[in-house]
Amino acid sequence: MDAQSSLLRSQYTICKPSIHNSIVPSYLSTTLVASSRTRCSFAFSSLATKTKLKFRACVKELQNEPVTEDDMKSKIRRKSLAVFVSGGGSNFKSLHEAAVNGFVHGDINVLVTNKPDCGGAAYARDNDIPVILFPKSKDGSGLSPIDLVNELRSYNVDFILLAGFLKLIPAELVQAFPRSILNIHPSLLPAFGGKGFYGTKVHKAVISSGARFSGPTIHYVDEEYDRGRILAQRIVPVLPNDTAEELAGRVLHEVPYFNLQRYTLTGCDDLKLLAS
Ligand SMILES: Nc1nc2c(c(=O)[nH]1)N[C@@H](CN(C=O)c1ccc(C(=O)N[C@@H](CCC(=O)O)C(=O)O)cc1)CN2
Ligand SMILES: NCC(=O)N[C@@H]1O[C@H](COP(=O)([O-])[O-])[C@@H](O)[C@H]1O
Repeated sequence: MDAQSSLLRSQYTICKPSIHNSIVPSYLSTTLVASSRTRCSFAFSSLATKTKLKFRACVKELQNEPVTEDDMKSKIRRKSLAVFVSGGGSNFKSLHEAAVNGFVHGDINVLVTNKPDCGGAAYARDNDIPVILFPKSKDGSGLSPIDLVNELRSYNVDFILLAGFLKLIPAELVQAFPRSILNIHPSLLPAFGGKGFYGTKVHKAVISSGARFSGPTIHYVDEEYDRGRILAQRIVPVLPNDTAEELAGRVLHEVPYFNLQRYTLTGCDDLKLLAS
């Protein structure tokens, strides 16, 4: 299933664990507006042009219609995105397809990895996306945190997505890109998160715990592993006799439904992402 059809099919995304599912009609509810800090912010403020455009974009996006360039005109600049990977880049590839298909209002302008020979880096090179090595490796190659910040600034990066990146993001980067770094974690945080919880280790822990449900979490990145504010989660069943690989595939399948448009277009609760 290509990114476009999978993004169109998304029906229910539970943004920020709360009683308000983001089912389309509810987006108008005053209660949702009250708790909409991490959704398309319906700031009925005096910023008429941006709010009108944003509201129109949110309505179309929440109705699972592609938000076309026409909708956004020149008022909303396409975001410059950086993606961080350490492995095959499964999430990175689906994000790249979504960006190419116009379902993410941005362009992936640079890939960062600690494994220059990984599948994600190979995909980036095949698609003419520059690859940066971080952090510094034993042989001295790779960038320091400050050099990485400067390099990302040279690409005018607005938004960073961690897609299977397995190293701690340093405080210098978190402070340089406030509320602009997102991570996709393959469990329902705060459960099964933190140091040591990555890749299939997460799914093995979920299965051995006897949990009946799991699913991906998208959250802001702060200085600690998996402790940043949760923006959205998707729920999948854990089936009897599930292997870690089967559960991983079911969880990964939900990731394209996150409508990343919402985070790259309407900027959650931060107008700066809408800066023209
Ligand atoms: N400052 C932050 N950095 C990172 C976060 C974060 O939330 N804040 N998320 C991780 C991604 N992640 C889970 O989603 C995660 C990745 C890796 C680990 C981990 O324990 N790593 C091992 C090293 C593994 C290796 O080198 O192969 C470790 O640190 O010992 C936990 C969670 C990305 N960065
Ligand atoms: N804690 C972070 C973590 O475990 N992330 C997980 O790594 C996988 C990406 O791997 P890939 O890039 O090799 O496809 C994804 O399933 C993602 O949820």
